[in-house]
Amino acid sequence: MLKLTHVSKTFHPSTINERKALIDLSLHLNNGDFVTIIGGNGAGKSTLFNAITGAFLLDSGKIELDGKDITFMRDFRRAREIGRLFQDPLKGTAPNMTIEENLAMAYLRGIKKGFSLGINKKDEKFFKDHLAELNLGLEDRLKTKMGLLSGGQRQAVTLMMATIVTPKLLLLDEHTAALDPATAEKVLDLTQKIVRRDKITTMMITHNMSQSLVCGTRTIMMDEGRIILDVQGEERSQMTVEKLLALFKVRSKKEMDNDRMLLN
Ligand SMILES: Nc1ncnc2c1ncn2[C@@H]1O[C@H](COP(=O)(O)OP(=O)(O)OP(=O)(O)O)[C@@H](O)[C@H]1O
Repeated sequence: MLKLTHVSKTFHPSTINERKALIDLSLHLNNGDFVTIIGGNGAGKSTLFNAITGAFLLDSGKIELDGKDITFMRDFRRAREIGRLFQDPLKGTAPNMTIEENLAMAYLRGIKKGFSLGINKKDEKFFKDHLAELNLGLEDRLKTKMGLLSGGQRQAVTLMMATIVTPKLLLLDEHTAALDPATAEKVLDLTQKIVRRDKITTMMITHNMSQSLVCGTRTIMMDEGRIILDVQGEERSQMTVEKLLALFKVRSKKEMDNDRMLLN
């Protein structure tokens, strides 16, 4: 489904600011995999997502999605098949547009030809039904501007936007980290429900180590641009946070330096 082969990226090469963000990284995801990603500060987790979405071109390596080589595909074309959520609920939606306009934009993303934002009664019902699933009372607020929603409501709508046309791949970049604990749990539950229902291949960066073992089907640990641990199945079900920390220490030859991860 998603295949990264020997992917490397160095920022500001041959300067004092040189930073090897991804080093010869290979990763193969099967259809329906739900991978959680953890790692130290600056390990390359977000850069990995940026490489997949095409924010920059690789120095070397290859990225394939569903059998298609997307290594040189422009980012806006990849966005038709890859959904992404960020930590910041303000990202990814248009605050001055209404909920239904935002949903319409996301829905029409899947349609390749030019489109208008004309929303008819049938669309309205479709959006209402989807919003009702969120259980946040938003189905009666289709004409409300996105900017007026709380962070949690907004993140839930963003999740809906990213999945209203089922993406081939869903990338979640600490998408619940900026929410209060109760709202974060609600958004995470919703995420898992949608991912399971639509069988979406998903990658989720989290700073919560126990969450990384409880959610999803596979856990990857990154350090300094490399994957240093990749567990699933029986091995993963036997894994604990203490074991994860110990493995980090052995494989990276240092203590975990991600404060948010340790505090959690
Ligand atoms: N556009 C860029 N230009 C220069 N350096 C960058 C750029 N993007 C990332 N980096 C650097 O690449 C390294 C990896 O960064 P990245 O954001 O991927 O880490 P991360 O694992 O997501 O970290 P964190 O958990 O702290 O957010 C860091 O040293 C970062 O400073």
